Amino acid sequence: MTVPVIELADLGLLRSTFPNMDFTDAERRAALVEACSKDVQAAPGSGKTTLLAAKLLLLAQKWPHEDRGICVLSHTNVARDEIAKRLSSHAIGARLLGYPHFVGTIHAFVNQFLALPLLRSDGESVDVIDNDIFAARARSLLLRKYTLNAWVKRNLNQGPSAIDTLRYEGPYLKLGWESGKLPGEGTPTYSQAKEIKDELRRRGVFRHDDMFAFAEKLLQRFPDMINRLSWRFPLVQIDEMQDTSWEQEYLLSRVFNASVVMQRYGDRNQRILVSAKDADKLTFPKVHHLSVTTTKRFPEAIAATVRSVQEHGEPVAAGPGDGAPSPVLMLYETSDATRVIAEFGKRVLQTLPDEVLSQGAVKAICARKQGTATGDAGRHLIDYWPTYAGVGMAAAGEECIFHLLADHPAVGVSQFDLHGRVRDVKRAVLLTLRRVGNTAVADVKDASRLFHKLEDAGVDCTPVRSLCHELVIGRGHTADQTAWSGTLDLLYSRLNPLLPAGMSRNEFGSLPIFNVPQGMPAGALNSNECVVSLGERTVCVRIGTVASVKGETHVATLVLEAHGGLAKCFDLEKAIENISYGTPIGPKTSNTLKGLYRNLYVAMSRPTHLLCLAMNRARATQEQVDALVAKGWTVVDISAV
Ligand SMILES: Nc1ncnc2c1ncn2[C@@H]1O[C@H](COP(=O)(O)OP(=O)(O)OP(=O)(O)O)[C@@H](O)[C@H]1O
Repeated sequence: MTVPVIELADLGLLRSTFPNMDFTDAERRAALVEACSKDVQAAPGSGKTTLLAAKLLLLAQKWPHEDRGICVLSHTNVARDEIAKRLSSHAIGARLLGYPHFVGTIHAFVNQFLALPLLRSDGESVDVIDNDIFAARARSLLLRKYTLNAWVKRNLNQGPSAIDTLRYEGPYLKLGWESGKLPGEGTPTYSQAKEIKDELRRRGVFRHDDMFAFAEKLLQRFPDMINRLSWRFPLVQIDEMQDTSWEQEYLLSRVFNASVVMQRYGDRNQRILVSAKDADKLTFPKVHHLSVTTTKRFPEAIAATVRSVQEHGEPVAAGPGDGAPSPVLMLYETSDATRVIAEFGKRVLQTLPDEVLSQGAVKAICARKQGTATGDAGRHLIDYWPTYAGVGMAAAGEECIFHLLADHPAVGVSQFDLHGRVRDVKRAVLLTLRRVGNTAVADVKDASRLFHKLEDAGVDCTPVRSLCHELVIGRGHTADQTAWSGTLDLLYSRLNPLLPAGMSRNEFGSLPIFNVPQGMPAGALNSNECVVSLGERTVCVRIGTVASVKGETHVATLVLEAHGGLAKCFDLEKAIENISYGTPIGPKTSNTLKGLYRNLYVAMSRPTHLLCLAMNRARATQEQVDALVAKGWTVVDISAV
């Protein structure tokens, strides 16, 4: 027996390990006992990660091998941490968190087992693997590539994104790009783009995609890797499968041979992070997949709305919660768009008691952060919240210490990746020391080797360690000008022995690496919140994009209308027709419009209690409004309030 078989009798263990969870329905049981390669298509809020963690626990109890393990892959660190948290709460489950098992993201797997071993054995070093940093540095190099730069200027609608997304493809590391377009191979323009890519490779700056190409190269050089990895991991479980790109899927299908049992969990209706390129090749979910159709998150009033923007598969079935408030449509005049979020906060306070509010976050979300669409307000988040701040970078693509040290948006909201926080803080310290020319770290690319290198150079690391500790566990380092200045004081004092002799606090603080990124004033992260009071009560509405709340559960969610650039229309303006009259998404709907529907599907399936939509009054007809009221919706015109 290579992979243990789970019997129905084994499921009893789950009652004690997951006391508040229910796995008694036929759909979840079928997924738990499935022993062959199989896909599980599951509704939003159905508890995919919980189901996977429960299955892993059952498998761990019967796992017979000491040197062969289960490979658990997710798409995001948040999902990985969630799985790890569930497993670590049980002694048997915790065994899966170490050798011979692997629990991590697909990227981490590819890096650890394929790409980085190849790069290291070829004597190449990796400084950073980050798409944004790559893009900024590529743009900065572009300025000195005159032919290419001139071409980009002439073809602005095709150029920059191709430069930003330059990547290696396939085992021969052919130059490609994720989006946009560049002239063909052999042209001077193409050659200069290749020079940028190769220069950044020399500096150790890569995109995540590149690691897949290096992985391909390894497989080509050592084809036996496939048998070795397939022997090491006879069972592969993949979470969040809908976010896996074709490149990733293709690589995984080649890394593991037919002897491996591969089970994949996801919801194809929530595919919003994957680029459209090669989307038609994706295979999830394969025929004869299992389904989990019941959500555990929201009641029928919300489920009906979610179903009306559902593209594929069996309709989402409602979960618990009778007597939930009816969904709300908020209409606004163009001039009142900036009042919408605060009005939503008031409605939340009027509708939900404190007992409910204490159970989770209240969020206002929009599919688009910003954009160039013309037309009446309601096009993107900035229309509703002009001070909305995204993440930033210093000039010339230099990584930005401000950004690395800013509070993670999940702090105080949901679980977040402490490992990632430690990595960011160490990186901030490494970049600072590099910027001031400290020779001990001149050739350190990977911040995890920071202390090691400093100790090798005879440095007493105690103050640096305590600095990192304070930065990791502290909060609000970038909250406002005073806090940011205090953070620079702390860096200056603790790193002082490692700074050039005589460097003043002023000189230190003026280094470009400490610049506050454009469009991100100190305090920016706090500006993504709208605090609303009504009488004695207060609620904090957190503001973000739909992509940023994927996987989250909220108490109340406001879905803000947005303009879909490529679809050339407003998302709610289209969907309101389906929601009011219950008409399904038409078979002739374009792929770009389907993308807008998927974003709405993710957005509308977040709340447990209150779902609210907001749209410009000019884009909803009276008939649609009447149909919603007839269905029991509450329609409020905030401009009349
Ligand atoms: N088996 C279960 N029994 C009872 N409650 C559950 C179960 N599984 C999950 N839940 C609860 O249902 C809610 C939704 O779960 P979760 O966020 O894990 O769903 P999901 O499938 O990951 O959703 P999404 O696809 O929307 O990200 C959570 O509050 C969770 O605690």
